This record gives sequence, structure tokens and C-alpha cells, in this order.
Amino acid sequence: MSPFTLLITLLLVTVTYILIHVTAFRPKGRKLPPGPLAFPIIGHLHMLGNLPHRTLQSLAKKYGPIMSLRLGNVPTIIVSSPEAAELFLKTHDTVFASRPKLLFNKYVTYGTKGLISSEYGSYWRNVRKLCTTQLLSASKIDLFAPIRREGLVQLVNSVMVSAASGEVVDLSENVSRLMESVSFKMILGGNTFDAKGIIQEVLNLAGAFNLADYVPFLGILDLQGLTRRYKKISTKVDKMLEKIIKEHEQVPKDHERQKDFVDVLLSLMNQPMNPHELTLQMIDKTNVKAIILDMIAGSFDTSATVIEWALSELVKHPRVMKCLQHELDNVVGMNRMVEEEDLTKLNYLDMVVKETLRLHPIGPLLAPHESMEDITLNGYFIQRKSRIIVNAWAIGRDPEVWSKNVEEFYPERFVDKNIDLRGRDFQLIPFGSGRRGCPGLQLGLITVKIVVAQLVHCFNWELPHGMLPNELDMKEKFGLTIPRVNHLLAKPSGRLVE
Ligand code: HEM
Repeated sequence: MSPFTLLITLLLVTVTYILIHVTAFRPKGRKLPPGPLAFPIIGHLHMLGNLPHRTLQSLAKKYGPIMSLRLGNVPTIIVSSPEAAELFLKTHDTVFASRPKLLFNKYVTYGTKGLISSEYGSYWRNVRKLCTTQLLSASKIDLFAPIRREGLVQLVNSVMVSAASGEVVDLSENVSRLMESVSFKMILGGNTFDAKGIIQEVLNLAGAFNLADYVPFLGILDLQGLTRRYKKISTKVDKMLEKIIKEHEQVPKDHERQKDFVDVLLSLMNQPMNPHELTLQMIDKTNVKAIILDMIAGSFDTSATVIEWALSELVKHPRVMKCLQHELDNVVGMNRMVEEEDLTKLNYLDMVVKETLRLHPIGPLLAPHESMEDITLNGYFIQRKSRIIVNAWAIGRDPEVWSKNVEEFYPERFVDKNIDLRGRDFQLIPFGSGRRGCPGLQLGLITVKIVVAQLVHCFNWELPHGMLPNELDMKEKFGLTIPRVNHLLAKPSGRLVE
């Protein structure tokens, strides 16, 4: 096709698109939530920038806590206050409990066969129940405590060596490696051969912004080359999962070993997801593969990123670090490491973790929700299939909710406040809330707490090269989670009595 014909074709497609879509999306005579004026085709996409949670916070200051945007083709509602979040995630939870269909999921995560991307309905309900009862219940989490302990002892030992030789430790790298190894052992039984690189590419792609999800007619052009990468990685992912499943199937049934998530899921294969349903959905191998992938995606980076931010804030605020060490000295003592059983007695640690998640919710915009029917809320019309984005990051930094010292890392703000993280208190929702809230909350919290407590109890930490605490940069980058841009480096010295 000559460049001229291509140009004319593109122009025709664009004009037709505007006529059909943009006009159709303006619900006549119905009041939309306020929002800035949109460009044709791209809508407000150009406004999002590199750190969308921050841009959306500034826009919400102007247009209010329920704001209307159009991201390309997609009508989008941005929710930015605890009251509005309660309206969407609790009062009308059933209307907003679905997920949009994204190209990444279509190609990489077996369509909507997993949990994270599955649309709301009986399939999602069954998979969710299976995950919460068979993989992520309190008793199952306890079963994996030895894996967490073993990994953490190894990390402490290696940091001790660095402490003895006065070396600087890359905490970001070490924590990330610890979480990878713990997740792999828990989910796959430790078969990490070629999985790490593949999973990293999957997570990078899951966090990448794909223009074609918002302006579908650009999909065929694959301008960002993402579809090509999706297809390439999906083959590798499938090969990797097939190999892992085969290895698990070959282990003799009477072989004594800790059952990992793959074992549990394979033991449920060919059984109905819900025996009480009329239309029996059987668990097949694709379901198993999709769920394994979701468990990896849910656990791999999340806890590591929260730990990275908690340690950054503690190193930046020596007063808070000292208070935490004081609590650990009293509860645990200087002669031993922290055990998971100690965690319920560590109230200051609990406040440090809440304060970290208030300032650094690692999914700042939660995961996108999609509305399932037309609805009018607070007088505003929200059409079916709107994208709902809850800005948990902005809610955590709202001075009207958290008072004037909102930007300060100050765990004491939680003293005598009965605010928990389970999604009941809408001013603090780093795990989301309602039906789509995080099913890995308990596992995530135990993991974050034990790692932070251990590293703070066993070592004092100093910034390298005489850097002062207030000089530590806190720049963040946006993706599937928001980690630090620059790794956290610090110099350890041992604290415990030998
Ligand atoms: C501190 C660690 C973690 C944080 C901060 C976190 C946060 C979140 C958030 C914000 C959501 C989206 C909620 C929404 O859409 O409203 C989510 C969903 C989810 N998380 Fe987590 N998460 C963590 C750990 C985990 C772990 C350890 C797992 C599993 C092993 C996990 C599995 C999932 C799954 C499967 C979903 C999708 C649930 C659904 O759509 O029904 N998460 N998480």
C-alpha cells in the first residue's frame, strides 16, 4: 500500500471512528461527573504523565472526588475520597466489581481464566473461593512459615558478613531476591530454573501502558510492539508452566514433602469448582495455569516493594527506627531473632506498616474495576462498562482526612485510632476493599512485618558515604507496583548479643 493510500485509509478510519464512537459516548441529557475537556480520539490520555496517581490527585483537587475522564475510547471515573470510595467499593460494590478486558490478559494470562482479570460472575466467585480457602487461608499461610524463616535466616547471615566487613548492602536487591525465592518455593516448590526472567518480563508487560486498550483501532498497528511481546512471552510462560506441572505430576504420591500451590491445584483438577452449582464448571489444566500465574503476579513484587518503602522511611526517620527497635528489644529481647508468633505483640511495628502503606500504597490506583450496568450516583450518570479507578494514593495523602502533617512519616498518628487495613476504613485502602479486595492481604502483611522487624532488630542501618537521612531520595516509578527509582543502599552493623 502506498503512503498516500495509507494516509487516506487512516483518515477515513479516524473520521468514521469519531462519528461512531465519540458521539455515541456522550449520554444525552445526563449529567456526567465533572472533568476537564477531552481531545477527540485520545480523550485525556495525554494528561496522565509518568506518575498518573499524582496527576489524577491534582486534577481531583480541581474537579472533585468523583471525576469523569475519557481515556481514549474508555469512559473513566476517578474516585479520590474515602466517602466516594465507600460508595463505589461498598454501597454499590456489585455494580463495580468487574474488570476490564485488557490485551495483556487476552494473550498472556489465559484470557480471563485467572482471578485478577476475571470478569465478575460465577466463574470469578468460584476461583476466588478456591484461592481463599485452598491457598491463602490463615492455616495455609502458617504452613509456609518455615519457608519464610529459612529465607530470612539466610538473608540475615549474608548481611552479617557484610556488616563484619563494613560493606554497603543493596537492600532493594536483597529483599527482592528473598521475596522471589520465598514466592517460588511456596507456589512452585522452588523450580526457579528459567522462571525468574520470564516472570519479570510478564510483570513488566502487565505494568506497561498499552495504547490499544484505550484506542482499539490502533490495535492492528501494534505501534508499541506490545502485542508482539505478549505473544512471545505467552509461549514461554505456557512452556514453563507445562514443565512445572509435569514435574509435579511425576513425583510419587507417597513422597513426603511440603505441598506447594501447584500440588494443591493439581489435586483439585477435574473436580467441579462448585459442586452446588447446576452448571458444573470443572477445574482444568488451563485454570490451574492461570491461577498459578496470578499467585505469582500477586506475590512476587508486592511485598518486596512495601518492605523497600518501609525500610526507606525508617532509614530516613532515625527517631521512628529507634522507637521500633525499642519495642523489638522489649518484646523479643536482644538474644534472639524475631519469630512470626511475636508479630501480634508488636504494636508499633503495626503502625509503621500502616503508615508505610498510607504514603506508599504499592498499587496506588488499585486494579481497574469496570461497571456492569448504568447507574446514577450522587446525581451523576455513570454508564455501563466505565473504567473505575480508585486513587488510594491520593486518599492516603488527603489533608482533610489525615490533618496537615499528611506528607510526614509519622506512625503515631494511628495511636488509639481503630483504623485497620482490611478495607473497612476507606481512608486507608492499600489492599482495596469489597469483593475485589486483595485475597493475599494476610500473607502480604505477615511477610512485610516479619522481614521489616527482622532487619531492624538484627541490624542498625546507616546511609552510605556520610549521606544524611534527609538526603535520601524517595523517587518512585510507576508500573504494576511503584517501587523506588534508585535502589536503597545502607550500611549494616549487628545489634544482637552473640
Ligand atoms: C503487601 C502486599 C500486597 C498488597 C499491598 C496488595 C494489594 C492489592 C490490591 C490493591 C489489589 C486490587 C484490589 C482492587 O482491585 O480493588 C489486589 C488484588 C489482588 N491481590 Fe494483592 N496485594 C498484596 C499481596 C498479595 C499476595 C501475597 C497475593 C497472593 C499470593 C495477592 C493476590 C491478589 C489477587 C489474586 C488479587 C485480585 C483479586 C480479585 O480480583 O478478585 N496479593 N492486591
